[in-house]
Amino acid sequence: MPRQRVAAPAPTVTELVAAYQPRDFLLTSASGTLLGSGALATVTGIDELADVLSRVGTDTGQAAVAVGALPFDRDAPAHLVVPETVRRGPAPEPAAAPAPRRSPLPGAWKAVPVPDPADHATAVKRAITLMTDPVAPELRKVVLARCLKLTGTCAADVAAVVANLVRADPVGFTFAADLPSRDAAPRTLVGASPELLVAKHGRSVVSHPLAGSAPRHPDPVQDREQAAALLSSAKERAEHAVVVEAVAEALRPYCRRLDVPEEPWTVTTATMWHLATRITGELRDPHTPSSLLARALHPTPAVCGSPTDRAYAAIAEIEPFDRGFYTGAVGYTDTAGDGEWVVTIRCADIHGSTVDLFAGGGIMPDSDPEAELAETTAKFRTLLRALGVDQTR
Ligand SMILES: C=C(O[C@H]1C=CC=C(C(=O)O)[C@@H]1O)C(=O)O
Repeated sequence: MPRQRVAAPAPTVTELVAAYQPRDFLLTSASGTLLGSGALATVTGIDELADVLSRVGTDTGQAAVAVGALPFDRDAPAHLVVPETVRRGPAPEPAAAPAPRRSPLPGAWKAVPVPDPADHATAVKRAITLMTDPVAPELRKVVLARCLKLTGTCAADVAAVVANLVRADPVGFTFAADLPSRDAAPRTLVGASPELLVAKHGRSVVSHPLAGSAPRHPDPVQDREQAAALLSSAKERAEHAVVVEAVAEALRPYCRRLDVPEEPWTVTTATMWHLATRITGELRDPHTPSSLLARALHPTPAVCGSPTDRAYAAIAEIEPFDRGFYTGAVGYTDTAGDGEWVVTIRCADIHGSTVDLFAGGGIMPDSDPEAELAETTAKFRTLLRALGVDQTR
């Protein structure tokens, strides 16, 4: 039986972040930090993963862990790894955050938005036309994204991006997941997501979907006004409700109890406000793997739309790029099925000197195309700041 090494826990998150190297897997969350290195096995599907993981032991007798990334397209291959070594540590705390490393993308770089910002506004109008079509009225919501392609003169320093993200948003889920690469250079999905797709421990299951957004304001009074306006906006609440409904529906068959709060609340990142609902439940079967729950939930209308198939088709028609692992999920699961999966938003796909940033937003029939464009611009800031890059649109 292959053996996974369980290293002694790190005393601080700073130590684990400093130990991170390209090709490793790192995830920080309020429940702790996990670093996985090396690969005992790599698979492309969740069923295959359960099979492989069941044959792995650890040198300490603890449950073995698998980590990895699921793409947006449910039919595309996932990238799931049973690491050789796993090391855990505490959750990030603001005071314990690693010191900033300022220049992950040094020298000159060029930025190409895909599509052009004006064309994103046109894409939003197209989605609204589809949603208001009297002949096919069933499409309720579509999430449309855009990509910002940065090219530098030398390879981006992924470890520095990770350290900067943890520092900027210690309460978020900072992640770095190795992806299949076209050449010898590592390819990494790096981000700081505010959205928990699913966490499962024993019988307990939690999902914390987000939808409905407003940018942060530097002035504290105006910042609070932004949050209050978000919480009282009928359009944003309707956009949020579609997601809560779908998450509850997907979890219900697995649960003997499910609590779905009636009212959303607001959560913040360093750059955005969001409407959020914390859904909690008790599983019928405590051995249900967290990866299976992630697959059952994905893609929620926070990243795709509703109904899923119609929204997926609209995205395929309108978006001029392949999302890859953006709006998928990253996370881990262990042999007991316990684990955590976060939605891969506020992230970049980094491959050598190429950095593809992604940002999207939920489009409703009453969306304003210019406001939707501005929302994606604000969402890019999480990664742009971590990269030390100044780009306004
Ligand atoms: C698709 C993204 O955000 C989703 C998550 C939170 C709020 C969202 C919104 O308000 O549109 C999106 O549904 C993204 O950041 O790229």
